[in-house]
Amino acid sequence: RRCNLLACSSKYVLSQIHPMWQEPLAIPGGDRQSPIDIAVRKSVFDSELKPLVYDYDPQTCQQIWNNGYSFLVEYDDTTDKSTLKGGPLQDTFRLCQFHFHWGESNAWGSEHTVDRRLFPAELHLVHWNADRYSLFEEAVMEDNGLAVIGVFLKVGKRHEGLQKLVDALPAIRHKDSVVEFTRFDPACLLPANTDDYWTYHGSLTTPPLTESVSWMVMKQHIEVSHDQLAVFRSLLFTSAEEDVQRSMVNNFRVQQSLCSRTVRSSFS
Ligand SMILES: NS(=O)(=O)/N=C1/NCCS1
Ligand SMILES: [Zn+2]
Repeated sequence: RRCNLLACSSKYVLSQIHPMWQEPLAIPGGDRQSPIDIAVRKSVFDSELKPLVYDYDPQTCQQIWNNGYSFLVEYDDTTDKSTLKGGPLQDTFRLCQFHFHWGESNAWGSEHTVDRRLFPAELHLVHWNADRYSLFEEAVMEDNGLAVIGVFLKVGKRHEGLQKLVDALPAIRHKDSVVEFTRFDPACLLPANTDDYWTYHGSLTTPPLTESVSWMVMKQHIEVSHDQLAVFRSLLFTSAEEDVQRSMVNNFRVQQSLCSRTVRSSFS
């Protein structure tokens, strides 16, 4: 464990490399865990894969909160107003939330990698299968229950659409803090090209780690500024009451074995 004591106001803020939670040694029978490295030359082009069809209503955006792992922007998923279909999906999936994973430096932070290439951060847009299930909590337990879009972030020009979200982060610095957050269109965080992606069957990368996810990882990344990413790192894993505050950084899971899985690509 490397602990750098960073003096920060009256409390010490610890920046330390540590697993975000005590990982179970292995998920019983876990042969489709996430995240993974995407070995491009081993992926298989599938001409049957269709373009993703997303239709998000910004009016369904409700709140932004710090859950102690990341910060989540949550959407009203009681109707089919914000949906994802197409791609490898057979059903219509409802957007319930999006969140990010990032590092303490720009050298790492993403959960997935492409030919072992790390990105400074990764966005996850989480959807559940509303054709087959009534609630996210139900779908999360089923092997065709969830669909998560992964988008890599690179440091470059400022992302204008992200700034509204960045400006809300100081209000949710501590774990379990929540503020109202409305009229945010998550489509603004998708890359221009959403037709090119890799897809595979995997799991959630934070508890409950269930093997219920159809992953679609975008080939094209988005760009955010160094300063915008620095605000992500100003968040804390810890609640306001705790004596020792820990910076919310390195909130990514260690990579998992591909086992017998094949990653398919929607592009050749
Ligand atoms: N990072 S992730 O999206 O795979 N994990 C999750 N756990 C609970 C809802 S989303
Ligand atoms: Zn995630």
